[in-house]
Amino acid sequence: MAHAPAPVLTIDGPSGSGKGTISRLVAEKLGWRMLDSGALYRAVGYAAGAEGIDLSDEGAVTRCAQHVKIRFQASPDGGETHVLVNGHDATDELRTETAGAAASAIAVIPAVRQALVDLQLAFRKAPGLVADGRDMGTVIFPDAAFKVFLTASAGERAKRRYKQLKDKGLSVTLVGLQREIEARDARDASRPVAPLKPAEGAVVIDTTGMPIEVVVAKVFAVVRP
Ligand SMILES: Nc1ncnc2c1ncn2[C@@H]1O[C@H](COP(=O)(O)OP(=O)(O)OP(=O)(O)O)[C@@H](O)[C@H]1O
Ligand SMILES: Nc1ccn([C@H]2C[C@H](O)[C@@H](COP(=O)(O)O)O2)c(=O)n1
Repeated sequence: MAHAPAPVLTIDGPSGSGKGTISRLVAEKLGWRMLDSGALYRAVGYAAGAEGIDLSDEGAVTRCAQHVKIRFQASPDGGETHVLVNGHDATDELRTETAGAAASAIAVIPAVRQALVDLQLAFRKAPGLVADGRDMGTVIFPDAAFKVFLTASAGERAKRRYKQLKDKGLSVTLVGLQREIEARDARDASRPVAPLKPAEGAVVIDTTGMPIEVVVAKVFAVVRP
């Protein structure tokens, strides 16, 4: 007898809306796996840069996406998941705004997106999957039973990112971060293929001024009302 596919909760939204944070906490509560699809695009951008590829060279970036080896490694102490790119632990490099901008730039290339599809689908396993990204509910898991779109004002998202990066000891400015976030959102939302937008039927949650635990409760309630 054929098994029903594992249930999926998709969480899409712009940069800094809290997708990663909320996905991790909700996945823990549900006991489900998690897919950070942005890390895949960041890994491709990073690998291409490391190979000296010009990010506007669509053919070369696509070949890189088709061959790059990306591995997620859970931390033994339950901390941050590490991302290995072609065997190199690139976790820290991938979290930078530069890596985010590179990911956004190569993510407009349809063949790059295609190269990452099977990798993402393979994360769908019992007992369930929480998938975070830009096109989880619209393109990768259109049949997901549960769909959420997280958002927040650009000002609030810039403040969150500023605090996050300052806590890591990085030198950033609030104005610069807000400019970068707005530029990335504009590119992600305006590309012709798999643009950032709420999936049909997604529960849209504006998290501006909303504490993390309240967002977690709202998203959890989408799956377990
Ligand atoms: N509701 C919230 N209130 C305050 N801070 C939040 C909230 N949600 C997330 N944060 C903080 O904002 C920062 C960015 O969150 P997170 O990385 O989860 O966003 P994201 O949408 O996954 O971003 P990206 O798409 O760029 O990876 C983190 O430091 C996180 O702790
Ligand atoms: N499903 C996805 C996930 C990510 N991207 C692109 C666009 C983002 O700006 C960039 C980095 O993502 P983040 O790690 O900030 O979530 O990667 C995409 O096109 N589709």
